[in-house]
Amino acid sequence: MIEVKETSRHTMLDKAINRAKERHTSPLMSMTKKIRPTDPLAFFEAAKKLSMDRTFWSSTAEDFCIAGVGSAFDVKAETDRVEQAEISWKKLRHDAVIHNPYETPGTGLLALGGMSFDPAKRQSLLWKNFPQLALTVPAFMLTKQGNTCYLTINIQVQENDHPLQLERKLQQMEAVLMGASGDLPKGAHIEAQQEVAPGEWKETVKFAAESIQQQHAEKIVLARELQVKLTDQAAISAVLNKLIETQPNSYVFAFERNGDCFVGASPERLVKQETDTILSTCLAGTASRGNTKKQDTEIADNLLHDEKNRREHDFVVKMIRQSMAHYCTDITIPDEPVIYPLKNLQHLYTPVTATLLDGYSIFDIVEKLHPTPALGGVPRDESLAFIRRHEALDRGWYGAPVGWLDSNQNGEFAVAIRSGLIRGDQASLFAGCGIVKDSDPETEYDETNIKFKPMLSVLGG
Ligand SMILES: C=C(O[C@H]1C=CC=C(C(=O)O)[C@@H]1O)C(=O)O
Ligand SMILES: [Mg+2]
Repeated sequence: MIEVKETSRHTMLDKAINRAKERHTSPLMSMTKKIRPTDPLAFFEAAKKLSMDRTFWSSTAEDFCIAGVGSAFDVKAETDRVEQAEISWKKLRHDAVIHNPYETPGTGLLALGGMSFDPAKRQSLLWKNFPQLALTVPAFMLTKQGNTCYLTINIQVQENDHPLQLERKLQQMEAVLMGASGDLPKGAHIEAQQEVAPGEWKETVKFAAESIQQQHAEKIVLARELQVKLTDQAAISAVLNKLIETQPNSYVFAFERNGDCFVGASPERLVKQETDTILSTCLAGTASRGNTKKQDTEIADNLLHDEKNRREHDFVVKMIRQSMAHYCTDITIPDEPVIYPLKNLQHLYTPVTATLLDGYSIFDIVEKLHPTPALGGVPRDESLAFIRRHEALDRGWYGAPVGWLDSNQNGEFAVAIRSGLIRGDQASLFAGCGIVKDSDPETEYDETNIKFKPMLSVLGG
């Protein structure tokens, strides 16, 4: 990896082509510049003109957003996926010719993507475009931090490439993306919706609670699917815009692959890395919001003291504490959870801070933490075996880590909940619940109904 101060794109392309010749590889050329304030969603929408898949990540609370267009490189892995992805990412970084004079996390060489919840579960056709793990290095990437915008252009070069030709191609595409008007298309709305086997799901919840009573496990998270038919093709930029507006305490994300798009607004951070500073979150235990301030506070107070929800939550805290100890020191976790309010519901929340030990990476943490008992259960193996056997749906990327990492040891992954897979004018939405020994199927069913709301409402339900 080399860093260059002031330089032109032509020089950088030349360097990359020379490196391709020297090392007999196809390195990435990655170049970042500051640009005028640009609306990431207009940029995202403009990519339609180039017929390229898109990626999107925003952490609204931190006024931070990444919009990616196309793919200069896909880090993909099927078996030993996290380990393989790290090897492939390190090689990519080692060979890359990078020009990024900024320190800002989320600029420069960066990959965004996700992985499936359970690589051992047989993949259904629904998720055919989503590999076990895929991290995309966008061809064009807009990073917005507050009011400052950066454009990163990545291109993979071959030894017989011609810098002038590449330069012209990049210029044309850049002009299309940057010349976008701010208008987003009007979204379609929901024409019909259908819950997938709700009766059977409640039976499975009952069975899970009984298994827990018989001490086969302590907690099992069960999810279900809601299928939606839209009046027209969904406009992903409009969906993202509405998620950002309505879910301010969440990570809003979209990963488009071959036209299918996994979209959501998750409140659950799995891990955030800024060099050696690590943040994680325990989020489990749920209640509705009140209609008045007084009612809302009462519900929050009950949630904080509710034994069943505290149990759901404490499993997560315990597991995250233990897992982090493998790769971190200075692990700080408050003794008691607080309330994390969202538009449609409230959760029990415990933040975690730690320092990453030398020699470890965000890949190690993601690998160790996933799935936390907020999405899998306790013990991990028993709960996963139960889910594999008895849960009717293919979770695909739902419930798994989604996020980004850059080449300067920064990154962030969330747990992909409150989400759905959109395929043209159809969508599959997913929501789950932590089942413990005293879970009641009807109450858990109601909880999943509230968890569908963020996605349903932006789809016009
Ligand atoms: C599995 C989901 O939520 C998890 C995260 C927070 C609270 C949860 C709960 O209270 O059951 C779940 O563990 C989902 O939203 O699909
Ligand atoms: Mg719950």
